[in-house]
Amino acid sequence: MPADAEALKRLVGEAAAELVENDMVVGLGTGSTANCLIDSLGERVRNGLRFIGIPTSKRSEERARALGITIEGFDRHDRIDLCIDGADEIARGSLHLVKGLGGALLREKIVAAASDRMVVVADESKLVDHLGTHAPVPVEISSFGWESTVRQLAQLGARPTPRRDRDGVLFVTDGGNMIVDCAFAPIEDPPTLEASIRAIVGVFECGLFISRAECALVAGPDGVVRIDRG
Ligand SMILES: O=C[C@H](O)[C@H](O)[C@H](O)COP(=O)(O)O
Repeated sequence: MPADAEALKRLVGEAAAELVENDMVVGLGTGSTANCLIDSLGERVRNGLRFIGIPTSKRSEERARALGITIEGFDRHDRIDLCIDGADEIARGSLHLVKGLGGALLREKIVAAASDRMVVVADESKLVDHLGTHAPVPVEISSFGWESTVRQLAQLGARPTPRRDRDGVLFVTDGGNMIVDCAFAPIEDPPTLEASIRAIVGVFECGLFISRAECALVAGPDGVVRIDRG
């Protein structure tokens, strides 16, 4: 079995692509693992699969379109049958997630919320006992008044860092907003923290995904394991 990270992502992308059936409406995630899923779906489309993709970012949309996947939007669809997306951390048991290191968390959460089922795909390095162990919680905020919003995030106990590119320019999301990466000590109560972050005026969404994933497909040296929410 492949052990390097890229091979594991391809493996889990292939496994997740098998969940898609003809005529489904499918939320397409963002990130390197979701890219492997999209590539595998492109292969299946070449072999005759028909489905509609609703992407969670401009880059996933471009990748999917280039592979011949049909892309539509919420103007055509009220509900999504299945959303498949990556994660930065997956809590064992609860399957609460941290997402958004790729900057797509707001669109990802909108798509997840509109989906009947969410399946998260990852390699085993993303499994943790407590969220916040390795990854900060990305928070998408308004660029107007961002300094005030950042101060309020710090009052929740975070060490907030506005995300910038290599040249020091503030990162801009697909929706034209900012991201603040909020490092917390391991998070004891993710649902309460999510509610507290979302209550701050100026915050659009945070990268904590609470009880949204029905199951995780996790790739390791022994293959892909399905973990259901406990
Ligand atoms: O904004 C990005 C997304 O939440 C990604 O799904 C997440 O960062 C995982 O990305 P990757 O599969 O590249 O580790």
